[in-house]
Amino acid sequence: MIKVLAVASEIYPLVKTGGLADVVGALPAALHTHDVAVTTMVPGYPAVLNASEEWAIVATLPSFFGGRTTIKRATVGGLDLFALDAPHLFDRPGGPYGDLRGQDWPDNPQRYGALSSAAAELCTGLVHDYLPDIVHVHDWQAAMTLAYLHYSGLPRPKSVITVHNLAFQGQYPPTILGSLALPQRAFALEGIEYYGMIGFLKAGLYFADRITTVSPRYASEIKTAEAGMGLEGLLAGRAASLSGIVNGIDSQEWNPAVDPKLAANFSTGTLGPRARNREALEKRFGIDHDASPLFCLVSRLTWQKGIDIMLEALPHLVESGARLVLLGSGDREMEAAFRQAADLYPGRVGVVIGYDEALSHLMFGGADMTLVPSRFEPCGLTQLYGLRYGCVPVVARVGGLSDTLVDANDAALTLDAATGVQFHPVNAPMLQDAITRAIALYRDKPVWRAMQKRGMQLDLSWTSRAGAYARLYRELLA
Ligand SMILES: Nc1ncnc2c1ncn2[C@@H]1O[C@H](COP(=O)(O)OP(=O)(O)O[C@H]2O[C@H](CO)[C@@H](O)[C@H](O)[C@H]2O)[C@@H](O)[C@H]1O
Repeated sequence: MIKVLAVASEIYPLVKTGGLADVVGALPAALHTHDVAVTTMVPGYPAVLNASEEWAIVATLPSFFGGRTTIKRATVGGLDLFALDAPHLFDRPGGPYGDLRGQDWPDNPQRYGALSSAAAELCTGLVHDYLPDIVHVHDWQAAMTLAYLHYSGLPRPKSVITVHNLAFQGQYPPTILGSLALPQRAFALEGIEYYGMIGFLKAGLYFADRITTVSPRYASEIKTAEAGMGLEGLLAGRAASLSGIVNGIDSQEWNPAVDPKLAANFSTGTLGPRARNREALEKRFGIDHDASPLFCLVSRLTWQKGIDIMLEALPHLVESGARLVLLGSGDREMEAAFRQAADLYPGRVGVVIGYDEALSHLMFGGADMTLVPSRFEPCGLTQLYGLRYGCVPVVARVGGLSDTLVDANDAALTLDAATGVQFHPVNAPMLQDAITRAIALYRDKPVWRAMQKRGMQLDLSWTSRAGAYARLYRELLA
């Protein structure tokens, strides 16, 4: 068994704000089948510590980033976890990154510096009997682990960093260096310095033995100025160590044949019961009950996700006779705009502002199409959930959305290969065009059914995709 220490700021089902949690939560079980044992280090948020009564203290750090801290270990729902119990940093109401109003915690660099520093200590023998072969850090919140390891000067495990989203980089002014317990010399180009700031993600990308991101297309996009968000130079320089591994989905959590979150279960052989999920959606969102195509959108409401483009294309969707149900939260203005749209198009547009895991399942299980008009998308999971649930994806042709779907163009339709509708460039006219194409396909029932079934039959499970991570680990250890 290869021993991996994963480090992350979210893990499903304990703490989730987005796709990062899904991946971090699903990988350990999938990797187990490839002889890889993962222990995941996460912050001791209340939701984490309250999830078990079996926490065992494995290390005590009397004065750590301003307070008494312990590292605890437990198995929670099959996940082997280390929790960084630092009440002064993590015992707060609100979300993982901010307060109840959505304001980022001002001490986030210290909070995730602490997570990273503690993870580095676990990699260098802090806990008796525990030494990982590989440390695998996710996103900026865990990235600094690799800098702490480097400057410790101690023997260290091989390292992998996975970028789930280059837009979040963790950049802070150099004045906080002292509070991070890193040496002054770390503030250098060959270190954690990034355009005069301290860059958490940059540090991880600089020190990692291997860099992965969550699709091959995104791995190539981020080496260019257009998608590299300022890191393209560093990433292009490290191209030989950079690769893309497409995300899988948790195929137990997302199985329409047995999913308890659906009103009715179904499978490729029996798509009929989807109609009952559709009815449940119509009731829940207070929209018309009719036979017109029903689009859904489940997303963080942000610029990345092209939510403003969706708003622009909404009149076209409604005028085409279709309906939309949207579940999301995020940007306050976007939330308000969608609430207004629901008022403007009663019966045709239904909106739930908030975060609701169960409702998201029902949406993929009942709607006809799932929309993903992202400006950039490292992988994207909602199109995968759509595929699995017979909810045909209509997506921007970027990043992982490009890698995981076959557009229903003439050639793909002739070859029985189409699984969705893609559009590019990412703007409202092209989205409108894609909506029109999707509706036309929907009206051709045999073609539509075939597309639904083709998507449902794809192997999207982590079990097969985790093999790529297992190979990467083995290469590093060879
Ligand atoms: N209001 C709501 N209610 C319920 N569920 C909601 C919700 N809003 C979002 N979700 C869920 O949150 C997850 C979002 O995952 P995505 O991969 O689509 O995007 P995200 O940008 O968060 O992830 C980043 O990391 C992941 C993982 O690598 C990449 O796939 C992605 O491209 C990258 O941007 C999905 O499981 C979705 O169903």
